[in-house]
Amino acid sequence: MARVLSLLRSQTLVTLAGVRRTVLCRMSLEARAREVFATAVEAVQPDVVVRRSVERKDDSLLIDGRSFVLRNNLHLVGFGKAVLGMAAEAERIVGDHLVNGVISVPHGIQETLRCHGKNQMLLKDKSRIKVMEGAKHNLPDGDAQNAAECIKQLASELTEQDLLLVLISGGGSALLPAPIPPISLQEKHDVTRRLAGSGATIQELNTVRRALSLLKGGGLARVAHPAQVVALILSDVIGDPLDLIASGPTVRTDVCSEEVISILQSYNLSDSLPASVNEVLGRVSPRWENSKDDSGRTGHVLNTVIGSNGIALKCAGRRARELGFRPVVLSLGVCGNVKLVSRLYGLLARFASSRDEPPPELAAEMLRLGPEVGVASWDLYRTMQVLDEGRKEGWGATCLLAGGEPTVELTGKGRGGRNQELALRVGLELRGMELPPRGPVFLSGGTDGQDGPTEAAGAVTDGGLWEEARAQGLDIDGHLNDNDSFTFFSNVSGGQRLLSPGLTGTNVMDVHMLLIPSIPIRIH
Ligand SMILES: Nc1ncnc2c1ncn2[C@@H]1O[C@H](COP(=O)(O)OP(=O)(O)OP(=O)(O)O)[C@@H](O)[C@H]1O
Ligand SMILES: O=C(O)[C@H](O)CO
Repeated sequence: MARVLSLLRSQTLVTLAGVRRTVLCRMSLEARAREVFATAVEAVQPDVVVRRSVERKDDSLLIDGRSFVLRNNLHLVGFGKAVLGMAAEAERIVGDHLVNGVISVPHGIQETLRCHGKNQMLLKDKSRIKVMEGAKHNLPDGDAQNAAECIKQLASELTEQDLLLVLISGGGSALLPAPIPPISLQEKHDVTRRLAGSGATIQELNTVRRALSLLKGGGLARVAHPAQVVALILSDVIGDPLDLIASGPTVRTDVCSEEVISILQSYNLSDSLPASVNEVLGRVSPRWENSKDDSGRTGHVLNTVIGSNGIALKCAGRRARELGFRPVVLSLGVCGNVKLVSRLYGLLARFASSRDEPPPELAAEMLRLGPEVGVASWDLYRTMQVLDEGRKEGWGATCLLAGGEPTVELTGKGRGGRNQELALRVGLELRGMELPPRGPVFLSGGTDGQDGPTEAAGAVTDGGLWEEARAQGLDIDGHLNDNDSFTFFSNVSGGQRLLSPGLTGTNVMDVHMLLIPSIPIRIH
């Protein structure tokens, strides 16, 4: 009897495995790419990361190995795309110990989260936290400036009995604008917009932002002194550098005017700066020099990273495996010009899809390009080795994952974002390769759900993009030259290739994914 049962069970398992394989085969590569992306985003939901890192034990909070006493002394501020959900969870954890709070979050986020049924990311009706929406299209505006003022006010009223919980996530720089007088918001915004448009990295951009702002570069921690400050940070910068995420409002950083001027010079902006900016940069004493407080140096400030791109890719890889792929993480630090990045993905797709040993020039070009876009040679060797083994042993499909934040040099006037422009360029690189289901699919998406100032997060492409656009009378080169990737993808095949999850409520940079179908072994 036991043998019969065990036989039946194994037959059922075989049948289930067969059904699963059939279901997976029917699910297109594109659908699976979208599913893996959704999992990456799900893994870094703000409420999840706060729950994971903040423990309440009676009247204490345990964070990063330290304990903080709660006695109705907790105040909360926050700024960033993921902060609403972080605040909702933090309020659930600390309960009545929360005295008051102010958060600065993206315009329309409450409505979007409500529409998507993400109620766990919304504050309760009688919340003690005031929500201020601003920075439409991720650009600092008057609303965000008002929110920054309220946050500054709250922080400035604290005493040494108080505990200030600071929730920080990507997009925080635009949501906490407090230009140093006499710089106006418009002037500061113009400088940063021109820098971003010239292809400056987030490191360069935020070094300049810190120098022109009252609250960035440790300014907020300084205002909150002598209160204890605990910052929970959801990282959206490669390598998770505390001083750069949201321009580091709780991380004491001395401003070096020479460094700022040299960045502005390298993008030919130093000759056209407003007089107010020159005046602030020309001031002799650095911000911290005459300050009596010692915040940030004496344990008054704890900064801790609670979520990152690495965590998102790890969970994405797990989902990819369930969906029938062998996951390989290429790098967490892809950066640099999207033109070069797209070339690298094109080469990787050719390398991975090649039935025979790929020509050595292919590997040589990848190894030359990799370091230029933040991918270490070692990571490329490791990835090529895995892909090679797959070719020789006839392994199944591969899901190549990477994270980071490339840049676009804006020369046109169109609408787009770095993910859509990258996907468009990779689509061109894949031109001539087999179409799915036998050819590769590429996805690029911003985990915040908003790519540049557009409603899309990114796009999905393959080797058929060029032909498809041509057949529909669309001029790819024209759109590319005008940085008009959003218009392009909105028009091609009725926008089907766009990735549009809506604002996701989180933000850990971008996810790139190359799905490579299995290559049958060649029988000699
Ligand atoms: N028309 C366009 N085409 C391509 N890229 C664009 C376009 N307009 C803006 N961008 C790019 O979009 C980026 C800004 O968008 P986005 O808000 O997604 O990124 P971010 O400022 O890095 O914010 P976060 O880190 O919060 O995602 C800049 O890198 C900018 O160069
Ligand atoms: O807000 C910012 O400065 C960017 O999102 C990087 O954190």
